Amino acid sequence: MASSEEDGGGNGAVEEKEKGKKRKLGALATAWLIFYNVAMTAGWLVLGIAMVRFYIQKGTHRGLFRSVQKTLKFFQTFALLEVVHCAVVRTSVLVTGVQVSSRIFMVWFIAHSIKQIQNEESVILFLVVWTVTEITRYSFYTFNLLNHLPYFIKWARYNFFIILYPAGVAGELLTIYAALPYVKKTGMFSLRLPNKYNVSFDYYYFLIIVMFSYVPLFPQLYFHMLRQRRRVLHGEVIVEKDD
Ligand SMILES: CCCCCCCCCCCCC/C=C/C(=O)SCCNC(=O)CCNC(=O)[C@H](O)C(C)(C)COP(=O)(O)OP(=O)(O)OC[C@H]1O[C@@H](n2cnc3c(N)ncnc32)[C@H](O)[C@@H]1OP(=O)(O)O
Repeated sequence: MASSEEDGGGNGAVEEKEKGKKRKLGALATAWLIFYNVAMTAGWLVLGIAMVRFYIQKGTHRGLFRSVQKTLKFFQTFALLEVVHCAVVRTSVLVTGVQVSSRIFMVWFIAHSIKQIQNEESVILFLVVWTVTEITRYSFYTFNLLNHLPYFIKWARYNFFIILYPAGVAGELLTIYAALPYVKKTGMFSLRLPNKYNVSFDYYYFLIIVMFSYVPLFPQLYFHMLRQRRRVLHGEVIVEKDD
């Protein structure tokens, strides 16, 4: 995911180049992306409102995941389409793939599968962080496609992540860590020898490897976003070489 940067020759030139890129999207692709982004903004807004209402009514975070899980699972799984969108929008398939797969993994293979950890504060942490991130991100894409992007949404899209990304990762890692004892005790998703496939798999150690994989992968995602920030907010021309 290395990147190199060239001198862009001023913001005007960059803006012209960016407009040129946007015009290449066909009418059908634009219509689909507007629909998709509006639906995703609405979905995450519904999720956010449901979380706030739950907390106001119950005065506790216990049971919150359970009450919003259907909405979360639906909209987070729907985000798999973003990997397909890489074919039409100027976005990195590698970065998007890691981002989406880690979220799907957290939702289905951790939070959904290990009921005992659903009331952990760390689950609420990543839920809140994801929700704020996605409302901002999808509304950014929608207004951008409509060529009416309010500056504060652009600013929020490329500034909030500075705090939210590490906070979300902390929530995810703490949740996986909390899941480890249950995984070890139950042996879930594990395959022990001997078996007819002659293959063994230990989900407990797999989770430990996943946790360690954040160490090389997260900085790449974070620096990718910092480069995007410089490109969009400061008009720098950035050439990504990863895909
Ligand atoms: C099997 C187990 C696997 C486990 C793996 C473990 C390892 C995990 C390591 C790290 C895990 C991280 C976990 C993440 C947690 C969180 O999310 S915490 C919450 C905070 N998160 C964020 O802030 C996310 C920030 N990151 C991103 O947004 C991602 O990098 C991104 C989603 C992949 C987007 O990046 P990118 O596409 O490069 O940038 P953009 O600037 O948004 O888009 C570039 C251009 O593409 C256009 N575009 C993209 N999508 C759309 C769309 N849906 N509709 C319309 N247009 C779109 C966008 O407008 C840009 O176009 P231009 O304006 O013309 O440039």
